Amino acid sequence: FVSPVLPRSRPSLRRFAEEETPYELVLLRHGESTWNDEGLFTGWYDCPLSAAGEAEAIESGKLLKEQGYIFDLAFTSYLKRAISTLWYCLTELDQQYVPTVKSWRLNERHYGALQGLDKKSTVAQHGTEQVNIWRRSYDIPPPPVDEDSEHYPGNDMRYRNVPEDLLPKCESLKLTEDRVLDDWENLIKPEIAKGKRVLIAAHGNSLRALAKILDDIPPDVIAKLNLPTGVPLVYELDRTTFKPIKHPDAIAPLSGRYLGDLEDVKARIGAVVAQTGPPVAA
Ligand SMILES: O=C(O)[C@@H](CO)OP(=O)(O)O
Repeated sequence: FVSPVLPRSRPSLRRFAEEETPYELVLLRHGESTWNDEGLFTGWYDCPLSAAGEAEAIESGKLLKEQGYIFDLAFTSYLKRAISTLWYCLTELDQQYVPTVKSWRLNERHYGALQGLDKKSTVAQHGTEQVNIWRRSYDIPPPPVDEDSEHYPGNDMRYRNVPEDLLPKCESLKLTEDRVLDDWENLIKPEIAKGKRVLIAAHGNSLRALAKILDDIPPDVIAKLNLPTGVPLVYELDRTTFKPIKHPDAIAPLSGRYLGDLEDVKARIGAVVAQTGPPVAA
């Protein structure tokens, strides 16, 4: 029997052994979901990954593996597209053992009465400007969902232990940020401060909210930020202030860098924007 030897030559292990080096945090938006593929407003609806999304999730694990990433702790939401993405990614990394915390506060932004509607038909009915306000304005929520709707989290037993006054009927990015901030301050940051290497697999808007918190992005700028599906976004954080250290390859307004081919990343960002309109260059 040969006991497993830690690959001490891996750069990420070396970096973390040195006290003065920044903390590293990896954010991962889930791969394409079936509702992303069908162009439907999703929010808290629990659709699975599409076949393309599964491939993106596996690819994210490959990219992290190539660069020697090792994680001590992972966080994800209560929604299977993020949970499965994390699983595919950790499987590819051969790190399925990594303890994982699931939190409803990392869920996608609740899209209220828009959940399940076709994005392009909604544009045809309400106009691009109104739909852009619902999609990307900072503090204007979409219309609320009725309490008798299947989309009301109070009717979903997975949230039975969450106090009902915390369950949303719709959320702006600002409301999403409030709950993500709660997890960031109380669950995630304290673990990073202990030296744990953390991976967070979550959603387009919950991760936009986290990027806003980390990079202190103003409301008018965050409105233009779209995150690609299934691409690891690596942040380096100052050990004392937790402020991100801008990477030379970062795409503004983010300080973190995407792993992988930047042209492909930009194409995926463009695809997110194009969900409610003609194709747009990122
Ligand atoms: O439908 C959704 O829940 C989100 C993420 O897929 O879409 P959007 O990019 O429109 O905020």
